Parts: sequence; C-alpha cells; structure tokens
Amino acid sequence: MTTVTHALVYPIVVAIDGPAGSGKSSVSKAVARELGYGFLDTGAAYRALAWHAEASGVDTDDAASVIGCLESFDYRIGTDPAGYGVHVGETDVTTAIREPHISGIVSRVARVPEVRTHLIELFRAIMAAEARPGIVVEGRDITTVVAPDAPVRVLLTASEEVRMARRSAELADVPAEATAEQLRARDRADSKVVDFMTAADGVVTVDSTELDFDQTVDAVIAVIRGSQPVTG
Ligand SMILES: Nc1ncnc2c1ncn2[C@@H]1O[C@H](COP(=O)(O)OP(=O)(O)OP(=O)(O)O)[C@@H](O)[C@H]1O
Ligand SMILES: Nc1ccn([C@@H]2O[C@H](COP(=O)(O)O)[C@@H](O)[C@H]2O)c(=O)n1
Repeated sequence: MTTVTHALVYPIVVAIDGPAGSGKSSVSKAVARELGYGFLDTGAAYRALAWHAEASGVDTDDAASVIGCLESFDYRIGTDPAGYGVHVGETDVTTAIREPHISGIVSRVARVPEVRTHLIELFRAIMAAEARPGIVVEGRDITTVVAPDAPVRVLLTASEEVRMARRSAELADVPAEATAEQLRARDRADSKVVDFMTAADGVVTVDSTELDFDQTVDAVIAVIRGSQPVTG
C-alpha cells in the first residue's frame, strides 16, 4: 500500500488578509522566502484586470463592459517569492499595475461579482498547482472566501496612521495627504465588498502597529509554526 503525506498532495495554504498598506505583500513574501513556500499576490490580478480594461478602452465604471473583457484577459503570475512577473498577454505589467492611477480605479473592477468568481477560480488553480510544500496567499478575502479551510489564516493589521506613513514613505513624489486619502478611499470601497477589517472565526490577528518589519515576519511565522508542522 502506498502512503502519501498531505504535504505531497496539497501545498499547505497560509491565508493572509488585511487592509491596504498593512504589509500583506511584503510580509507574506518574506514569510514565503523564509519557509521555502510559494507566494501569491491576489491583488495583482485585480490590478492587472483594471490595467487590461483600460488598455482595451473599457469604461471601468461599467460592470457589463468589465465582465466583457474577462474573456480576453490572458493573465499570468509567478509564485516565486524571490521574483514574480505579472503578464497580461505578452505585456509585462509588473510595474504598471502599481501606479497610483491603477490603485485609484482597481476597486471598480473588484466590486463586480462575476470578476471575483472568475479570479477566485484562477487563484485556486494556481494554489493547487504549487510545487513547493506550501503557498502564502494574500489579499482581502483569502481567509473567508478563497481558502476558508486553510490550516493557517491571519488578519494582518496596523493602525491607519502607521499604514499611511509606511505607504507614503514609499511614494516620496506624491503628497502624503493624497496618498493617505487614496488608501482610505480604497479601503472604504473594498470594505463594501468583503470584510477584511475584522478577523473571522478562527483567524488570528497580527497587529504590526508597534512591530518593525522583521518582528512582523517573525510573528506570522510563529502563527504558522503554532498551527501545524511545517517544512522549512
Ligand atoms: N511591520 C512593518 N514595519 C515597517 N514597515 C512595514 C511593516 N510591514 C510592512 N511595512 C512596509 O509598509 C509598506 C506597505 O507594505 P505592503 O506593500 O506590503 O502592504 P500591502 O498590505 O500589501 O498594501 P496594498 O494592499 O496597498 O498593496 C512597505 O513599504 C513595507 O515594507
Ligand atoms: N483578495 C483580493 C485582493 C485584492 N482585491 C482588490 O484589489 C485591489 C488591489 O489589491 P492590493 O492588495 O494590491 O492592494 C484592492 O484594493 C481590492 O480592490 C480584492 O478585492 N480581493
């Protein structure tokens, strides 16, 4: 009889949600590197779809038109935490999707239920295909909708003031108040679609307000190690 261990069949999923600027992508990437896991940035797909809609001349305020461009949305993303390119067709959009303009419109496509259904299927397929022993998946609805059965589920938070300060330090050319207002507006819009401000049952909150980056990574790894045996 052949014995197959869980880790050989499915990658262990570490689900991480949180508001904008809470450190989800940078912390998740560092955690994945440390544990030898893959890393999936789900927000990149919503951003890339917003980019694709605009590149296709679609009005992102019109849900039917956004749904219409799902068919031509040829999206690819890697899961290597050391470097993952984001492509739409032949175009490398890794940098373009981080532009403040895309951050300003992405919630319009993310609120469309058909978009969410389409992308959630895509995320689950990427997770299932992960060859490493685990995958850290971050976004807004990973702990509740995409992978509610994940063995590790974390809500990563930080005070609004700290999140604004961290994000504005990255965008030195943009006035701090404009960055802060965009972050607040995005959280307001996104919160109408999914709840990522409060931890669902069984989800562990890691509040990084008083933690530096390395301490936050360690705190998430401690949650993972406390949840189940891990490789790495
Ligand atoms: N604990 C921490 N201490 C200091 N800086 C941090 C900490 N956590 C994250 N950062 C920094 O905060 C900034 C925002 O982090 P990151 O981009 O990972 O957030 P995010 O939640 O993925 O944001 P978004 O949802 O807007 O994409 C980055 O510059 C990151 O290095
Ligand atoms: N699971 C998710 C992830 C993201 N979104 C939407 O995408 C936007 C960009 O996400 P970032 O993590 O890159 O900031 C975000 O503002 C949401 O509109 C989502 O809906 N669900």
